[in-house]
Amino acid sequence: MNEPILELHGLSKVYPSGLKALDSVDLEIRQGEIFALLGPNGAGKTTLIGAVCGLVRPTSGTIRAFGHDLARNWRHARARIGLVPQELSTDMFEPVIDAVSYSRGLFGYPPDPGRIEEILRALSLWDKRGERIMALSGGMKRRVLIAKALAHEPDLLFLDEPTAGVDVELRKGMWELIGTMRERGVTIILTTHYIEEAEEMADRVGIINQGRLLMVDDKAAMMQRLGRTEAHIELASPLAELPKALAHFPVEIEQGGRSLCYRGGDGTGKGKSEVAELTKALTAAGIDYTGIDVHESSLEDIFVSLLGEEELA
Ligand SMILES: Nc1ncnc2c1ncn2[C@@H]1O[C@H](COP(=O)(O)OP(=O)(O)OP(=O)(O)O)[C@@H](O)[C@H]1O
Repeated sequence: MNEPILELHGLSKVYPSGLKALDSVDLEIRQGEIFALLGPNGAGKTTLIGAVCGLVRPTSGTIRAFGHDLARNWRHARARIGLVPQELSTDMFEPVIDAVSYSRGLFGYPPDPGRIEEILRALSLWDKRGERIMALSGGMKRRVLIAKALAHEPDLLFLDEPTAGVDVELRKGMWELIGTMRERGVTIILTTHYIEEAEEMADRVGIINQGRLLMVDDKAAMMQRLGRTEAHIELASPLAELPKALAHFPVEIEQGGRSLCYRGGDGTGKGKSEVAELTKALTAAGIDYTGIDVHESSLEDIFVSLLGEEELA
């Protein structure tokens, strides 16, 4: 396993208003991975990123990046960290290429027009390089933010909701670009509201709510732990009670006996094969069915159920 590039221990942030935006967060990010931080509005995602990027002062806890304690050795780490914020705040009057080149210089890197061209071409911004940023569409502005962050060749890149408000086609383009960055060895932490984005891109996923990191796991392992298969079987004629032959399946009678509902599996495909077994058992027991609908839960379902559990606790 690659060693951690970023380590957060007991990281908390209480804003002057008294609001606890981060509550004792422990997290290790491995070199070269794509980590997705998923959470609803106000969960603390931007605060977490801000703490690592030096924009938010933590109330307690430690942050180590590249093996150094950030509180003691800030400059060394900062030059290696890139940030794509949620919103464009400056440079609206500047031409695209100037803003991106300036961003490189800001971190003390010598000018490299070839590299800037490469970045702008990869983001389909080369043709727009002379335009003022204010004249670009929303999606293009977001790409300028990414170009600025890439201009100083970060080893660790934060993308705060990189594809919010971006159309589906462009979003897929960005996913590809993020994949290319990973191939170059960049470690990426992204925040997102889009479950399919985490599902598509991430190696690991962390779920955050009200400042607490509820769960961190490999994406596949998370699906395995929490994934569920649901199958609804429409019966040809109603059943008064569950036949003994079906007792060992996780099934219930629903809709006054007109359908059976299976809820089981573990996200590894076990559910589907068990549903197949169930249909065989139905046939063997002489129970006819007219339709079957099988549904695998998505990360979104997992997210909703986790937040539900949290509220109940
Ligand atoms: N400067 C600040 N002063 C006071 N409270 C703040 C400040 N910044 C953020 N908060 C509060 O801290 C909590 C976490 O906010 P944060 O922006 O980190 O959430 P988020 O997960 O990034 O949300 P979103 O998905 O909406 O961007 C919210 O309740 C927010 O209102």
